[in-house]
Amino acid sequence: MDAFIELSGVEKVFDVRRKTGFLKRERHRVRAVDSISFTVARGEMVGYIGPNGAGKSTTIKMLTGILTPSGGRLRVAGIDPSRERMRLAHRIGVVFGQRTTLWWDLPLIDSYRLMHRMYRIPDARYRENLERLTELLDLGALLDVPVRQLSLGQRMRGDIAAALLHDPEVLYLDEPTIGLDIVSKTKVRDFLRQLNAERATTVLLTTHDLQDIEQLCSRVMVIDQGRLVYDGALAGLHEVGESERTLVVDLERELPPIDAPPPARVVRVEGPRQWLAFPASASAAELVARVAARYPLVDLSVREPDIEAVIAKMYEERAGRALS
Ligand SMILES: Nc1ncnc2c1ncn2[C@@H]1O[C@H](COP(=O)(O)OP(=O)(O)OP(=O)(O)O)[C@@H](O)[C@H]1O
Repeated sequence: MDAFIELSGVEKVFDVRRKTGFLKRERHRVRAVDSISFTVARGEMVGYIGPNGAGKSTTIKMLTGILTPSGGRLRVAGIDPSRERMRLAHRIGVVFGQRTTLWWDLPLIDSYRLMHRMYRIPDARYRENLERLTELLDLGALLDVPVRQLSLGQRMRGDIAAALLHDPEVLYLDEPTIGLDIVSKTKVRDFLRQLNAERATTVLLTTHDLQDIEQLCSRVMVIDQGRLVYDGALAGLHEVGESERTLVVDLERELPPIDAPPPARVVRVEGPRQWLAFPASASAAELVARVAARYPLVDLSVREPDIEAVIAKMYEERAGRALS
């Protein structure tokens, strides 16, 4: 296996000063990343998930060279990011869903022209990449629009193109679908899948949306309180966490709780709307068919468990096992 990203016992400790009185400050240490080790092969697409404050952004910042690890060994494409940040910059792309790297007041194309020069992208390659990304990300009508006038989904597609103009071998995506509607989410996910399949771009994806992971990543790593607590397939995470999905059903009228086949069960009823929990690893189609055959349905939807819930379940399960 060609390890493209390698972390061995990587740590990041922040010294934080906290105000404890009028003139008193107390120093304490935050271990944001606590002895993390993993490797990612070239061409892999990996989800990197965890609750708020788990240490995801700190890891990504160390991988890009913005932050220097307090300990351990870290290499991306054989490069030590914090020592050779500029050399590495030509080989990586970064997209932060909550922040744009584009120039707010300029038309999209002007940001791309600036990046062309900043990254010293050869002219022919720039033109070719711009053309391909414009087509794949459907940016044709947007190139002359100032970034501040773009919708969130349009801006995100613009940001993804910007991160890929210089043909990076690895792409770090931090919440790339946050706040997007379902159509925009689908466009972004389709594009990432195609990018990975055609160019073998290595992708590390941070998200709170489990569907991003489900649709894109064969492997998921879970970080909590700075430690890697799971590394494997998403299905395995559902099993470890015994997580549940929810089928939300709108009936024609108020009815007693639906008689669902166990382990599915009604967990909430509000007027004609009912919520049924069922194991995330089970098929929704079967449950939907059973309910539809016996009840007058108006509408239904399936809700995925959120990452916090999956991780919480994972801990309950572990604690239960430790006690038994
Ligand atoms: N520059 C900093 N100085 C001090 N503490 C920091 C700094 N950056 C992060 N931390 C702390 O390190 C921990 C990990 O933060 P980090 O931003 O990596 O989490 P995260 O998993 O990305 O969270 P979120 O999902 O909320 O973005 C938190 O306790 C945070 O407060």
